[in-house]
Amino acid sequence: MQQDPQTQPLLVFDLDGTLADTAGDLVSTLNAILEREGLSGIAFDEARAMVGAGARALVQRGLAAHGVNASEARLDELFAEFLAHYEAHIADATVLYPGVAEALNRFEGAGWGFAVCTNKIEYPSVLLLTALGVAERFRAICGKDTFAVSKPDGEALLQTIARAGGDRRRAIMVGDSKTDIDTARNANIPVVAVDFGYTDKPVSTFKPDRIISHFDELWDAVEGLGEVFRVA
Ligand SMILES: O=C(O)COP(=O)(O)O
Ligand SMILES: [Mg+2]
Repeated sequence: MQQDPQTQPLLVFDLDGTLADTAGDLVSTLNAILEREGLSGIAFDEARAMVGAGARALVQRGLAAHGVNASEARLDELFAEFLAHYEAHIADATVLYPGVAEALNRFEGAGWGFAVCTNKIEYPSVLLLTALGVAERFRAICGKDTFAVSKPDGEALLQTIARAGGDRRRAIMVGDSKTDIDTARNANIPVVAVDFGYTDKPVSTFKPDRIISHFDELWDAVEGLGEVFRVA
């Protein structure tokens, strides 16, 4: 039987480093932009840790690694170039993390709904999830430019939950970074962290409610969060 969306529990996922391993395409794009600026590319592991605050911040961090401080206007131009390049290479190397589809199936079967709350811009987020064949599974896909505020502001998460027709008392955030954990805390929403994403410090440092190393651990982690989230 179809559950009332107001009472349907909701999993709200971060995108980069949580649902999808996007670092390859993000870092290739960053390096293409840096090379156009006459700068050398940044090593993958160093650049990967710069992901998390959105593409504009990624460009800014990439330039800063070379000691370059671009003006806001120049940064806007480079950000536009970044998006054009990235959108043309949205899923060259990007894949869903192992177990994502199976986890969505299991939770969906137990009556859960899904949403995405990312600091990626909304358009490339939808483009990517479409390319990966899962866009339709999310009741809302909200990015850095969707609302007036973005993560780590808790309102970004609460507005995502509202847009998905969810209830803040029946929602859980799943993310890979300090930004996601701070966002969930700011919104007073429980948070499960994945430990395979993009963060310069181990996620345990930021004390999420649960940590998982594979999506097949998500069910038990959510069950462990308490009666209100009991999944079956
Ligand atoms: O693209 C980024 O920098 C961050 O994106 P995320 O919020 O999905 O991790
Ligand atoms: Mg992330």
